[in-house]
Amino acid sequence: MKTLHVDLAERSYPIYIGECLSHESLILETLSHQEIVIVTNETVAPLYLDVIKRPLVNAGKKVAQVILPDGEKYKTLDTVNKIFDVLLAENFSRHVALVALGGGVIGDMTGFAAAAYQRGVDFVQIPTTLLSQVDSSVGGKTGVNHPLGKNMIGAFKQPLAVLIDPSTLKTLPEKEFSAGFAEVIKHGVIQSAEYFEFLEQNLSTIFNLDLTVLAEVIAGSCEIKRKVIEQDETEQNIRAILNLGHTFGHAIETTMGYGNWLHGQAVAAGVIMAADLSARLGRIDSALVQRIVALTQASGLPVNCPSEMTPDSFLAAMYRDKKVQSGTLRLVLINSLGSAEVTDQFDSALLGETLEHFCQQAKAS
Ligand SMILES: NC(=O)c1ccc[n+]([C@@H]2O[C@H](COP(=O)([O-])OP(=O)(O)OC[C@H]3O[C@@H](n4cnc5c(N)ncnc54)[C@H](O)[C@@H]3O)[C@@H](O)[C@H]2O)c1
Ligand SMILES: O=C(O)C(=O)C[C@@H](O)[C@H](O)[C@H](O)COP(=O)(O)O
Ligand SMILES: [Zn+2]
Repeated sequence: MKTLHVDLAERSYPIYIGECLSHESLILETLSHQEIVIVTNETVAPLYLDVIKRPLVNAGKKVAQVILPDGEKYKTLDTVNKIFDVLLAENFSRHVALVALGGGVIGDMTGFAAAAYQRGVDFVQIPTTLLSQVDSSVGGKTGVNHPLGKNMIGAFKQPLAVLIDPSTLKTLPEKEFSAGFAEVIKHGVIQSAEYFEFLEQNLSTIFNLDLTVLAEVIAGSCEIKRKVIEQDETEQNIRAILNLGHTFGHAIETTMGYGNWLHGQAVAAGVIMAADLSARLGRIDSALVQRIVALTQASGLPVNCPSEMTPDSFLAAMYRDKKVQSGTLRLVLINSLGSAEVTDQFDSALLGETLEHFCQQAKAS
């Protein structure tokens, strides 16, 4: 078992990476609460609910479960309300701990419910997708989508602990594994050339689900994210680099309708668009863009936007991005492999060229 520590003063917490699901004493130590509500969905429940619930019930705790519908289109206030319905109907107090068992959609909604129920209760993340293990379970961003924008309603709420069991990835569909890998590539691009090279060199072992190398990838990404959020928990500045590709990606997800493009797929295309713009601005050379494209393609991810997108549909959604300040668009751009920054210092005509290029290319292909 590998343990990382996220140091955020009184909101600090451990990230355990290893055989967490079969580690009953770890589950019981982490969830020392007398009242527990496990939130999951209809796909994950038959796979992993019992293994978490059984030791808690056997220990004599009051345990309830909320099984939500599966999908990004259900990441809404209405769905979060279903968690509140159970908490209230079954009289759970402010000493309850919520457990997010599932991917990023479950984690984001459960964390938001934990931030709001009786003005804040504990929650523990047990992420079961690659994306949630390398990214969404760490850092405390929680929330839901609005028809006009991704994650527009939410709160910062750090978990009490994150329990990552890489063996859960054995049941994950390959398309979802690839989607999670988009955030892994992003971590290399923004913070570590060495990590990016490790991914290039070990790609087939990673996609063969070798558990040792998967644990290394998960630890590598969590470590990169940990270092960023310890400097800037609520995204006042540096944390925005974790948003590389997301201004484009969220525009794709919102415009296409939530769930039609997976978050990770949209981020993959968005990172390539951000790289293209960075090259047009002279920040990086085209060889680096090609290197990122090659790793993204080899990971089964899109390197183009959907053919339905237009420069205008991109811009309409991009101007609603959370990084916009006083009507000014701010984007994460790449300076070199392993270095990125958020800035409003770019020629908007070159952004227009990037958008035109990708929209035309998508229509032609
Ligand atoms: N809070 C953050 O910092 C953060 C970071 C990145 C992404 N996100 C959010 O995370 C969401 C995407 O998360 P995701 O990619 O995990 O998608 P997801 O939660 O929809 O899960 C993907 C699919 O895999 C299924 N699944 C989960 N675990 C499984 C398993 N072990 N075996 C088989 N099937 C399994 C799910 O039921 C779902 O159908 C988006 O809403 C995105 O905005 C949040
Ligand atoms: O943790 C962060 O900070 C991130 O930006 C990670 C992203 O991968 C994630 O998709 C996040 O939810 C996006 O945040 P948002 O503030 O743009 O909604
Ligand atoms: Zn993301």
